[in-house]
Amino acid sequence: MGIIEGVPAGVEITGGHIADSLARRRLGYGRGARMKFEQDVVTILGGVRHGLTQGGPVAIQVANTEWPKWEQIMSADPVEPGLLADQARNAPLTRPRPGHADFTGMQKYGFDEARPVLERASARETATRVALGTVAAQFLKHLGIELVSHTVSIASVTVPEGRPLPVPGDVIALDTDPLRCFDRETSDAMVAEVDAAHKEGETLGGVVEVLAYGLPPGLGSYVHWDRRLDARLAAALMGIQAIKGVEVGDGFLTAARRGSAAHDEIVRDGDGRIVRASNRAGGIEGGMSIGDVLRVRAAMKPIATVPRALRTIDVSTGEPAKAHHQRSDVCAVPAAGVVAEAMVALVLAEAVIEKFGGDSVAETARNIKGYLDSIPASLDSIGQ
Ligand SMILES: Cc1cc2nc3c(=O)[nH]c(=O)nc-3n(C[C@H](O)[C@H](O)[C@H](O)COP(=O)(O)O)c2cc1C
Ligand SMILES: C=C(O[C@@H]1CC(C(=O)O)=C[C@@H](OP(=O)(O)O)[C@H]1O)C(=O)O
Repeated sequence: MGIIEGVPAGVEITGGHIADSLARRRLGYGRGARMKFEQDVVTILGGVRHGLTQGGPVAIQVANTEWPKWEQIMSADPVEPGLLADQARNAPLTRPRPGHADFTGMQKYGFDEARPVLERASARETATRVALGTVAAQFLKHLGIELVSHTVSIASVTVPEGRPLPVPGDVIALDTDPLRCFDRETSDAMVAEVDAAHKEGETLGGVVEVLAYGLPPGLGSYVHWDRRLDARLAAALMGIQAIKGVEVGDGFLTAARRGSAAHDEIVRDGDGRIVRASNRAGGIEGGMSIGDVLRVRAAMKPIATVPRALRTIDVSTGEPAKAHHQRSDVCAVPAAGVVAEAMVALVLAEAVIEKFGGDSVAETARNIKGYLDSIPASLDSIGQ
């Protein structure tokens, strides 16, 4: 269950929109068995009437068709252990997985097995983020802001430098690619990489990129460190399970460049408009959107539940053991891209509301137009 607060009235959203987004999150070559047999069931509990937001908080429930199998084991009310219908399912998980929350979660909360930790630490929770992110993305779409996410690398297989960036019109093609990769040849190599890892009992990570088109300049802040758009995006992306690094624009590559080759020069185009000669910064300078395409990347570590199980200690005996493994994704990078897109949508929607306000989406749109119209010709980089 998730609640999104602060959405203006008049945003078009239906259960169908949310179900479509959730279906995208389940896609991707390398996802485990669980994605096939369990289904997300969406109910909008409040805040929407006849397909339009009403200005109040929007509450969305994402139920799981597998829940009946877990109802006793994860029951809020006490259940007599002897009365559990499925004893095997309730077996204590005492061989914590390196790379997951299991071991430290047990230490922190005083559990003697990892079940309560892994159920809550699981990226299953990102289904709700995607549901809420869909509302944010619909709001942004009304304002001409559209997001695209794609896979840049799986392990060491990477889209070559200089390939064209996908645009909003490419989303359907991206969603039909097995790895959500925009480069056909690289995608084929990625499939082979996942197959090889699967065969060898390995798991893989990778890098995803989120692009946002149509942003006005000035979202975020150079005044408040915690309101910087880059800081907020980084926190939101790092908050996704297994994300270990975030880059804005050319990120770490920029650190290796000289200043004259690192920034985006301000020039006039053929029509006399003020534009940037490049977009190395990824559309953010001084903690603010600059009105160019926003480009952020997130690096995901390999899945922690490795079939070729890693060494651990069985906490029930104190003896060395192999970490527990039932099933897992070989690679969840394409799904992480969809989650990253949702997180970026939530951050951008919040930044738009912060700057432009509006109780209805029409009011927000008017406020944006008023702001853009007020930018003097000498500073006009958006062709008003
Ligand atoms: C979409 C998605 C799917 C994931 N699937 C799995 C999985 O099947 N098995 C697993 O061990 N970890 C999986 N993870 C990663 C774990 O949730 C993550 O490794 C764990 O939370 C520890 O990572 P952390 O140190 O970044 O929190 C997945 C993550 C995401 C974003
Ligand atoms: C259920 C989802 O992802 C799960 C995320 C996850 C993890 O450890 O994060 C582990 C796997 O679950 P299990 O260990 O029960 O097979 C994934 O299937 C989902 O994305 O809906």
